[in-house]
Amino acid sequence: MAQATTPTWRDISLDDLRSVLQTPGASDNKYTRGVVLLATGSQTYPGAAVLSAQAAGRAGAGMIRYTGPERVGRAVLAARPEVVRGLGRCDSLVIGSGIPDIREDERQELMPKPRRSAYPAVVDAGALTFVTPGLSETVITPHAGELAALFKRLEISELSREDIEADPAHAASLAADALRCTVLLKGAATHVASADARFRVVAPTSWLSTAGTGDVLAGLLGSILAARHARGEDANLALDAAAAVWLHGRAGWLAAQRNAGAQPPHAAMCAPAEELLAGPIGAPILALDVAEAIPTVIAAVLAR
Ligand SMILES: NC(=O)C1=CN([C@@H]2O[C@H](COP(=O)(O)OP(=O)(O)OC[C@H]3O[C@@H](n4cnc5c(N)ncnc54)[C@H](O)[C@@H]3O)[C@@H](O)[C@H]2O)[C@@H](O)CC1
Ligand SMILES: Nc1ncnc2c1ncn2[C@@H]1O[C@H](COP(=O)(O)OP(=O)(O)O)[C@@H](O)[C@H]1O
Repeated sequence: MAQATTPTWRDISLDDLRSVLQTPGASDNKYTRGVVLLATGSQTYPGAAVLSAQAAGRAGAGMIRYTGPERVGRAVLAARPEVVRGLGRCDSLVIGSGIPDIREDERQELMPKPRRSAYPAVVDAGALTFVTPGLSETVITPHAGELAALFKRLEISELSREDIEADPAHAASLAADALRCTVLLKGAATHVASADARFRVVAPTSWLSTAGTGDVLAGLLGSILAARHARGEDANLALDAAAAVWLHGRAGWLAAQRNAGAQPPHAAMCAPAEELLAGPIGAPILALDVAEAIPTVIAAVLAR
């Protein structure tokens, strides 16, 4: 029997990104563009729901649904009146961002199951405490601290947060193999690993290391997954996850440049990360600045 080969790490290309991001056409409507269901935010962290909704919307979702506590739902609607409250037809689920203990919000029944799900899911933050091996159509999005806790709970490995930060490629591969789902391990270089793909995406700015940018990434990824699902295409979770990380990094870079008073041209946004890291430093950003910069980065990728 042929031995399965381990995929090699690679960066995502502009051609990859253009295959992920599709321009809407005359026959599109809000449903064909993809509906994202957000089960994010809690009484403790209502802001995470707002951030994930802003990002999902700015990344081009046809519609965003929100399910969660009344007070959080009101905050989401105040920021994004386009959002629809309650459950309904959807093409992706984002769950866990801003929910330290998901039981607090009794939304664990939404968690993907170890069977073929009807739509893909982004499992973040508090929802990681419910992850078990074999979740279908799932991208988990831990940082090193959360992955260490997950390894310990499931007795996969004794790697500490520091061990994971020292060798994130190994940790992401180990997690993807043991959990049989797509793993997006966040950091200055984010590693995406699945059964048949490996992507390493370097952030072009470290101003991204600020509270809430992970919630923005979760919403952005939910939008990309929903679009592919709504188009009726087979899932390509690792590619979509790597595309979301790339767009998120560039949106952070663009926001940092804007906050420094610069208006970089489209072409600059597509330069290699190493070039951007060596260029103008930029200025501090907030998570919402990252969400607001997403459309311009998408325009830069799609520019003819
Ligand atoms: N505005 C909001 O509502 C925000 C809500 N947030 C939510 O706050 C909750 C707790 O988030 P945290 O993960 O910060 O939890 P903690 O601050 O409790 O951190 C948990 C552990 O992970 C470590 N850690 C935190 N961030 C790390 C990183 N990027 N890389 C490696 N290790 C890291 C910490 O040192 C700690 O040991 C989550 O549900 C999250 O979604 C945050 O996203 C911040 C913004
Ligand atoms: N030093 C860094 N340089 C570049 N990007 C970073 C750095 N630290 C964190 N990030 C990125 O910022 C985001 C932080 O997400 P996360 O840790 O979930 O924070 P939060 O829970 O506050 O949203 C991730 O996308 C991560 O890749």
